[in-house]
Amino acid sequence: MLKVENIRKTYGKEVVLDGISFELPKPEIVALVGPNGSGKSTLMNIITNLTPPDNGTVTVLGKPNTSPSIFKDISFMQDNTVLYEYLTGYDHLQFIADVQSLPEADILETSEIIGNKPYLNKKVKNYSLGMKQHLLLAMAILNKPKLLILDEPLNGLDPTSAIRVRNLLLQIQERGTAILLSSHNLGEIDQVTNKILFLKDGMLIQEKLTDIQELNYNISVDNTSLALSLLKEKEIIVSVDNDRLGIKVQNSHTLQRTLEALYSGGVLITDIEKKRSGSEERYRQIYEQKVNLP
Ligand SMILES: Nc1ncnc2c1ncn2[C@@H]1O[C@H](COP(=O)(O)OP(=O)(O)OP(=O)(O)O)[C@@H](O)[C@H]1O
Repeated sequence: MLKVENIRKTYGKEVVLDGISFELPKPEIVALVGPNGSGKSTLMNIITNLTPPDNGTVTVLGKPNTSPSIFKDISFMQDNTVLYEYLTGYDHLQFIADVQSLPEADILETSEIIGNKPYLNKKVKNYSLGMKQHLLLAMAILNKPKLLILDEPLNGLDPTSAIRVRNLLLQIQERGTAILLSSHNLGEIDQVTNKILFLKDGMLIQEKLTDIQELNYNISVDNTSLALSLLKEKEIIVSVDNDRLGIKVQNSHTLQRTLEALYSGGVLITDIEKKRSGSEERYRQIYEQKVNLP
């Protein structure tokens, strides 16, 4: 659905992207992650043919990304600077519907899904950050694209809206759309995908975090040896680190069984700590380097 080959981009002497290659072979969600200024937006702009690369090619649905015929199959949600302050949300959607010959019914259906119908006739200058995000997302999915590129889709959304958007992305993907999204919210990323492209020094580190759905807990107890024998009896796999029990659980049922076994065996639980999610842990390994101060 998307093939990016050997993309290089420089701004003056700055090498922003240095030979980026990756593929989205099927409808799936892939996250693009990296610190501020690492080149995420630049790469998305190149994929969607808004910025020319110095080198390399992008193929969308088997055709070069410069081909006019892919126009209806690809959408790009950019940041809110692309919105016109003095137009309404409806005006923005109607413009896209007109250009792509989409029926008006699609505007209403999309707004229903996104939940921005109540303020569709307000001018964008009166929108909150979250309202602008909703409009941008509605604009991006209006044409039911096969490839959806989203730059920070969850930025500025309250928790309820973020959950709604997350579920929406999963539904869109299930219906056959490949999604490439950038986000700084690693917790949110973990909820929608375990495939992550980390951008570092202009290059990609591609990861499929297999244990992403797995939660790790550290449990502190008053009697470690008793706890270990109780859990062994129940065949619950557990490790010990600094007198704390470390357990990996695939679902809340394992955690409940663990706590029940400890409680009914008379072990006092003094602390439960949920450890970091997979992508957050990996992010720290990749980007956080020790700084030696003089
Ligand atoms: N038009 C431009 N002219 C000059 N430099 C640019 C241009 N666009 C981007 N850059 C530079 O390219 C680098 C990557 O910027 P980019 O916006 O792609 O990063 P980003 O990962 O999307 O950052 P953020 O997470 O802050 O949105 C930055 O150093 C930026 O200054």
